[in-house]
Amino acid sequence: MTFYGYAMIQITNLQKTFNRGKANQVNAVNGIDLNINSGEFVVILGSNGSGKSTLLNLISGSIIPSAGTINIDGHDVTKLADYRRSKWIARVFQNPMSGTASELSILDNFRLAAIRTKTKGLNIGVTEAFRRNVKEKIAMLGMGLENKIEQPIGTLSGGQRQALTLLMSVMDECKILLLDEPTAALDPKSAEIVINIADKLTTEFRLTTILITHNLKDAYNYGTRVIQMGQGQILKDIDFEHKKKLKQTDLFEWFG
Ligand SMILES: Nc1ncnc2c1ncn2[C@@H]1O[C@H](COP(=O)(O)OP(=O)(O)OP(=O)(O)O)[C@@H](O)[C@H]1O
Repeated sequence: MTFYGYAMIQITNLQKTFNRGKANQVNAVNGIDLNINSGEFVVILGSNGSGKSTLLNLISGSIIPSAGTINIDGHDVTKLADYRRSKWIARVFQNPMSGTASELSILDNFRLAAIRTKTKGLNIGVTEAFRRNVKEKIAMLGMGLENKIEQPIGTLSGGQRQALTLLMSVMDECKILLLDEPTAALDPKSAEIVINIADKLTTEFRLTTILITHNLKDAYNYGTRVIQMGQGQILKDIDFEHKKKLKQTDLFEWFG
């Protein structure tokens, strides 16, 4: 495992059991040790029910572990409520419609996102500087959307909307980007664009990114590290040097 003494995310013996003591008890995350450095783009693969989303939920704080510890940027966040660790974490889900308000313009959606994440006051987002900053960031996507910032976001395609959601989520100096199947609802071309943007944002802002996907091609083409989960545990953890030597068929064989 790649670990240089300090990691953005340090996870030790993490466990999450649902319905403990009942007939339907599930050890969804079952003793995970994992260190992820700044700038790493980790792709997590694993069959249905292998604990991938539960792991992301534990990192984001939307659920609290049964045992083990989670450190983010040197802080023990194991029992910290999600809203108290949200300054470090941006999260994007599968549904491109979640996280944005359809009837509001692109610009107003960015304003809302800024208000949600900043504590400085409600005047944020009304300045010309804010508008310019949003336009510049949107231009980075290379989709021409910087000329449509007054357009209701609901009029955009799922792919365009998901690209903007990604961008919005990292506008406010977050350090960790959690992506739970962000392209599952998109056509292949839009999916490719969105994943490419996630990759660019990770490099540009030196984020620590974790992507859950069922798409083996994406796992092969993107990411600096690939992890396979099974039954709540890490079955394989391949670092960049070894990942470069993998063939796409190797990933298929993991699920053979
Ligand atoms: N809130 C919950 N209550 C009870 N069981 C849960 C809960 N959340 C998840 N589980 C169970 O924990 C196990 C792991 O689920 P999880 O959603 O983490 O898997 P996953 O790898 O993300 O699956 P998928 O690829 O299907 O999204 C599953 O057996 C699931 O049914």
